[in-house]
Amino acid sequence: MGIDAGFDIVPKLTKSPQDQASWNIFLSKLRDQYTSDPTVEFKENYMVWKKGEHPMIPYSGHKFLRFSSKVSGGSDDLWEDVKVVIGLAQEVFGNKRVKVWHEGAVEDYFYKWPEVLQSWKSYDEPDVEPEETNPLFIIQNIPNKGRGLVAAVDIEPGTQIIAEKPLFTLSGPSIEALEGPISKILQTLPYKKQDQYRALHNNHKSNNIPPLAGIFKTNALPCGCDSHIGGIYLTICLLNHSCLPNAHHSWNAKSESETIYAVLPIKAGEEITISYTSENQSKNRQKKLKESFGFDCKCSLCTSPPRKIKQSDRRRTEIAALDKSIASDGTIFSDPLACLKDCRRLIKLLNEEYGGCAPTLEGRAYYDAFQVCIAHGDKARASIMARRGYILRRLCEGDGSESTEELWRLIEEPGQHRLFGMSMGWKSEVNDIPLGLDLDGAEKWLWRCN
Ligand SMILES: C[S@@+](CC[C@H](N)C(=O)[O-])C[C@H]1O[C@@H](n2cnc3c(N)ncnc32)[C@H](O)[C@@H]1O
Repeated sequence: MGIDAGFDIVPKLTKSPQDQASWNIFLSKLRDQYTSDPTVEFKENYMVWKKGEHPMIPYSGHKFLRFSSKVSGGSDDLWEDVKVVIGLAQEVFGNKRVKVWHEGAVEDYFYKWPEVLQSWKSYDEPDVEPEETNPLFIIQNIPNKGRGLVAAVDIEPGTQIIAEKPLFTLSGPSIEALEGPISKILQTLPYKKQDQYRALHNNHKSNNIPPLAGIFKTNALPCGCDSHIGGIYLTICLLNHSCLPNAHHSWNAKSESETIYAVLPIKAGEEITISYTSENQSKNRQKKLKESFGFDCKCSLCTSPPRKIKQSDRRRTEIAALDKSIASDGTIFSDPLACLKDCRRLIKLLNEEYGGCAPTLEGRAYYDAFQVCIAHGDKARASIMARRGYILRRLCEGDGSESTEELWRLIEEPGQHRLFGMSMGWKSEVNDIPLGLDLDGAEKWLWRCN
């Protein structure tokens, strides 16, 4: 006999980068606390207290439901340990999510015992995703670039080349501070994955950055545009850079994976590339790539004749200026026709510069044009602009991304946008589209060029 006590985490942790990152911080605090405690053993997949009822903490947070033990009836000292673990869990997950319970008190546990016992059983099973081979590419050495991905077949624009879950995700106050947490995370992974992580490129060997953190800095991709959490991918991190990339990478929050889509036709045997930087001037780009990734870019743009590089720089300067100015200074209301003209010019420049491979920038220009139209009540043109933006987004992110879903909604119901009705000077309904226009006439109507 005796009294059980412990805590449940509610809701259950998922495999999301946020939950994984928090769980890794919790594990790291536990390691700091118990590394030199002989009563706590670090097994392959979980840590276990060798007293009381041998409570365990798994290295995979999504398996966890409960930490508990008998805390009276012979094992009183374990209550102290349970309290320490509860305190650390509360520091990371907060008091609300960490449901503390004690059979001697009113507060009861949350999960039913059969599901808890099932979860404890699963701690022993290693958390390994099955290895997959992808028929679209092979990994091979690329002259002067290290490893890279090369198309194994012809790939059409809009094809999803890979969707990969992170090996782990992490964030921290500084890159140096990540060395310890990464080392602890690696200890929780199978040896093969640890080796694969250590074999990723480290561009910071000669700096003062410790080795594991250097690898992280060289390879981590943000889990979302504005996210401070970086994710490591054993395949996607092998993609090399081009200033004229043929593929696009983005984080898909729903599937919690990083996706790569082809944005240009890629021939079998051709290298698949993404862009590492948004710098537009060739000199700044080169400088950024050298400083952050330690290489002199030798992509098709950087190795073209100076005249072509100058022309590209001029175009990219104008693209950046238009992208920044459109709809940012009130002209959307004071001079909407000028705004539409700028959007059209921006789209033309993007097509010239990238040959149809800048879907995110072009999609943004169509979204700006959408906003100009809907701010003046013109649902017909707004719907078409949203449709064009949607097609571009879908090309580089697929159907399931947040932005494609949002654009899809706006095609059907442009009036749902927050800017709708600020003015009704261009009022129209979605179906108010003139019939019988040729292509040129339809474009002129769309951009109000008459
Ligand atoms: C994220 S890793 C890409 C995979 C890497 N090639 C490897 O073997 O692990 C980034 C590193 O790849 C190399 N790299 C990527 N793009 C390159 C390019 N366009 N030219 C030369 N080296 C490149 C650089 O060494 C860079 O620091």
